[in-house]
Amino acid sequence: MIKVGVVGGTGYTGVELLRLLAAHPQVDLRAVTSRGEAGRHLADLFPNLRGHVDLVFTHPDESDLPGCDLVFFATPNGTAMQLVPDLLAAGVKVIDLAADFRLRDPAAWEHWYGMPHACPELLAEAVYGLPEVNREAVRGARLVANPGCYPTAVQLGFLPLLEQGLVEPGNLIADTKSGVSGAGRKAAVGTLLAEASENMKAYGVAGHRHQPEIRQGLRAATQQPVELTFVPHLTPMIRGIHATLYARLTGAAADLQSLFEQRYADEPFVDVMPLGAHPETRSVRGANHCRLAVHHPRGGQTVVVLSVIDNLVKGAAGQAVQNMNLMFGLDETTGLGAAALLP
Ligand SMILES: NC(=O)C1=CN([C@@H]2O[C@H](COP(=O)(O)OP(=O)(O)OC[C@H]3O[C@@H](n4cnc5c(N)ncnc54)[C@H](OP(=O)(O)O)[C@@H]3O)[C@@H](O)[C@H]2O)C=CC1
Ligand SMILES: CC(=O)N[C@@H](CCC(=O)OP(=O)(O)O)C(=O)O
Repeated sequence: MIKVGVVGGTGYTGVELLRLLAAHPQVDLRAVTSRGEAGRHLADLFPNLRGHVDLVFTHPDESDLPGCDLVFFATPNGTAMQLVPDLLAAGVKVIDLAADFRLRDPAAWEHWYGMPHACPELLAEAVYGLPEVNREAVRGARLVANPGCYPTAVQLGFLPLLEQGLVEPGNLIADTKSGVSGAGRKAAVGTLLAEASENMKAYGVAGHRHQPEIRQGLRAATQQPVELTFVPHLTPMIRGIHATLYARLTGAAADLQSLFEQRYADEPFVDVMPLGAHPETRSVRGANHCRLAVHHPRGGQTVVVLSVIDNLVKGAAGQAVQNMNLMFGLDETTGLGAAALLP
């Protein structure tokens, strides 16, 4: 059994992680932290966990995190980097659901996240946990940077085209929509029911922190400079990301459907939909799947890829469990077999 701790167990990704870990046959959940709820029983706060998790929230300073084999951080950006060096020194493996270890360049981190990095020496070692790209490196990692939600949906959609050099890397567009849980559980005016329901808006058009993360991943795939216009939108749903991706073909169109099917043929969590499909966010709700469809409208120069994930699952907690399975030599799909919730 893997002794597991979770820092930040009261946030949306933390609670989703607890739901998945509670059902995982190889996990012994030892510690779940919250500063605000320390001393309260998990099931009192989250009745969905009644009968599944028999633990009390503890303060991070008083939790036996060094006694765990693996600690997940489901905390705001800039939290994990303060604690990770000591945990690694104690022999604990770490998966960070936040962005602390995603960008390889500490100057880029400081620019986009507005604070100096606390342990830049660990950035080169951290493995970017997108298993569809870095599976072997994740297996051997002691520190995994779990990708962001938008970056997961966008990279999985663009990768087959860029890896084969079929589209112009300098001319990519990602038009993305997120459910409100993507903004976290903290109180904020923009996520009030009266603000977010019956409404839709773009945000971060001038520059969103997921843009450099996506560019970093796509540049590694194509070995060429990447130009990406990335526009996120807030939509009136709770969970889900829908990414509509546009790319310009460099030459005559190949068989794009076969390309996508072959690229992801052995991937347990990437589903290439039949030709002409329009994947829906509800088809991945609660599941660790990314569903993709590739379109080539009217045989023109533009390829359109549709990519959907659940931001809290393949975009966060599910992908983190997938990475844990790899790091501990388990079948990658262990504990992640559930189909999506409909409707
Ligand atoms: N929501 C999403 O769809 C996704 C989120 N992420 C990332 O995952 C991380 C968590 O997101 P989310 O669950 O939405 O966040 P929330 O704001 O919902 O939850 C944050 C959690 O962290 C704890 N926390 C806050 N500050 C600290 C601190 N200084 N030290 C220890 N614990 C702290 C909070 O509990 P308490 O304050 O009581 O300690 C709470 O449990 C973020 O970095 C986010 O960017 C990644 C992918 C998708
Ligand atoms: C709807 C919404 O607000 N979404 C968040 C993205 C959540 C996420 O994955 O962000 P991290 O990189 O911090 O992990 C945002 O745009 O800031």
